[in-house]
Amino acid sequence: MEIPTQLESFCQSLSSDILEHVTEALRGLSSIDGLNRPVLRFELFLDDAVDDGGNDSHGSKHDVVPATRRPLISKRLDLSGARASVEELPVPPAPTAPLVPAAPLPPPAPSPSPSTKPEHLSPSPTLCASEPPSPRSDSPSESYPRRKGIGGLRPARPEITVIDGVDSQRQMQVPARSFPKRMKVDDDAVATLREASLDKFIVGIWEQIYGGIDLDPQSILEQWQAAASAATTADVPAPRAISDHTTGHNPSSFGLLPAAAGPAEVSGSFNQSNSFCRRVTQASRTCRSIEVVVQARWIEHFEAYVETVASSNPSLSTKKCRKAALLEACHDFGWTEKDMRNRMRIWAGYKEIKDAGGWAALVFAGMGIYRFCKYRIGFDGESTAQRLQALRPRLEVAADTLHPSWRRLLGVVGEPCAPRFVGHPHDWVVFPSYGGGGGGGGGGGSDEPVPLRATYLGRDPGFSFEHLDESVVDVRAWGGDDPRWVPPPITTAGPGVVTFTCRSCGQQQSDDAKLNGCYCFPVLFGGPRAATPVQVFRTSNGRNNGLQALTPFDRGMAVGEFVGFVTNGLQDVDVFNSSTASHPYQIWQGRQGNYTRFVNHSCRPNAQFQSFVWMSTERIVLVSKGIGAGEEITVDYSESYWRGLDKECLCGESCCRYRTGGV
Ligand SMILES: C[S@@+](CC[C@H](N)C(=O)[O-])C[C@H]1O[C@@H](n2cnc3c(N)ncnc32)[C@H](O)[C@@H]1O
Repeated sequence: MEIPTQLESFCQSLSSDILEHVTEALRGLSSIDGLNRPVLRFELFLDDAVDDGGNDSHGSKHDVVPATRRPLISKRLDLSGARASVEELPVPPAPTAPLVPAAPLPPPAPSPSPSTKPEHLSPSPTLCASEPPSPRSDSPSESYPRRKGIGGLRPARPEITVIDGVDSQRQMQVPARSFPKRMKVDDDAVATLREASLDKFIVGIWEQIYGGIDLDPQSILEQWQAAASAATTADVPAPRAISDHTTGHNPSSFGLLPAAAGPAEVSGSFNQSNSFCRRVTQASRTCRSIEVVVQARWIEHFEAYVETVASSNPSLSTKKCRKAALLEACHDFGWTEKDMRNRMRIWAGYKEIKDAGGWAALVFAGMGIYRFCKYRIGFDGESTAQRLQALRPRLEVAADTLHPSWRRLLGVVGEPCAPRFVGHPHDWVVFPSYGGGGGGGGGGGSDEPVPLRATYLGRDPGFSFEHLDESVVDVRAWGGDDPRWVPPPITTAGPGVVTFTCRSCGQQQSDDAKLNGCYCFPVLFGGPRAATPVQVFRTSNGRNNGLQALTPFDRGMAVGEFVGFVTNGLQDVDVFNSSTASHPYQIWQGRQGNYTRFVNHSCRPNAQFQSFVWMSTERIVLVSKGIGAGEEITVDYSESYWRGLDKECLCGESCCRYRTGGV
């Protein structure tokens, strides 16, 4: 049973690929123009070279296909115009057993709420059922009308059957296009020092927050101690103020001693040195955070002191009062006036950033903040302040939920330590300012984030959403099996040895980073995962929520995996249809899932869903087609989703295909 199943699956993907390439090659051929309805016919036969007298595929005997012979695959691709479609030609029934014996479908999940209202009839733009709605009782029929692909040539996947008799399909699926390719790196390109700019600065903050930096104060204090002892050894002045607060950890237990001599020791000392180097690197980043916090606060003390000097010396001009305070500071710091002024200019920048973007902007600004405040390229007062102000609550949501104890660092300057936002990062819906550019913040305004649940309650009082990292398989539908399982390719590794070879790059896949050689989607598979820099935001035009990129996602890069409840038989709710060679299945995100659940449709999308097999399990990956920082992430839900749906597309694109009144 397995071999024909694999063969069929192979034929499907082969035909999709061939059709796509041939179609590309035929584009613009004048001979097509002469045809009323040009089609490309593609058939695949399994043949016996002996029976036909040894003629190869160019031989005359192959020119006439016996009527009785059944093609393994038969497809016809409509080439007329930009609108193209693929139709499955009916394959004549085989005289013997079919190539793919009908796989017994798992029983559909029983409906806990039989009265579930078809959602397309309600005004709600969201998923409303509190439980998976009732499965379809009718089975797919062969006679259903063929689906038309729009906006590109998309060989249909026969496993994803369009079911007739319902008004709306609401089914998303993987388009049969290839992965968006990553941009080629120009090896000869000369690296140039790019200007610091506000956009870059803001992206830098998001990267720090989402980059897995460890801001656990306990370990920070230890790391500070480590950094202090390392810095002292290197004859660099050690940080003073905070080292007084250390836990009393023995500094001699840290250190980067010379590499050990014997192989046994090398391994141990390498691990030790990894740990030490990581801690010091972390510490210097963290120390940097504490440093900028203290320096921003110092500027406030300075300004307050100037005022005190002025009030106690009313005859002195403000300039003179400032000079007096400055000279006093020079004395205490041991710096020249010039040095002091230079530093104060930079520290004043830190304060401006803190005043507008909040402490989170400062703490997570990373190393770029110094250059940004020193050269002030793109740091133009009013508008910078407005953009940072608009970002402030969004930065706090991310910082509080991803680093719940980061505010304890603010204890150094006497600020409150309790987080403002608790829970999962996507438990909060943020409000971008719609007037502005990249980085997620426009000019002015800083609407407070609202709990995710609150944005659905009006339409669905029972709304709840569980955030998942991995999909959950519906045991009622699939028993103990995972329908996404695909048999691993046969390898020569030896009996009993299972290796997983990537179907895209041909490299070995493993969850063990040492063994893994597949880097198709390194942010998702084969290594440690970091939080993805995206936020759920409130759209401005009636689409409820959407997903916004906080940093750029290069073309070909994974944005995330479409994670949800792996089930079957759902109807009238937004659902993702996919299929392995043996099982069609659905992924439903109505009550469980990840951030990909908030991706809206656009007729000019900047991302697309792709099927990818990781260690013998099919995954649906949201792949970037090139997404800029601050852009909404969108996909094309496809024709099958919109067909018959009582909703208008609000993507706002000039090429919008699902809006009756025009854009
Ligand atoms: C997978 S959800 C996307 C997130 C959704 N906006 C929300 O707030 O939960 C799909 C739903 O979003 C809405 N939607 C997505 N794209 C849309 C578009 N281009 N026009 C109108 N509604 C859209 C529809 O209500 C659809 O049922």
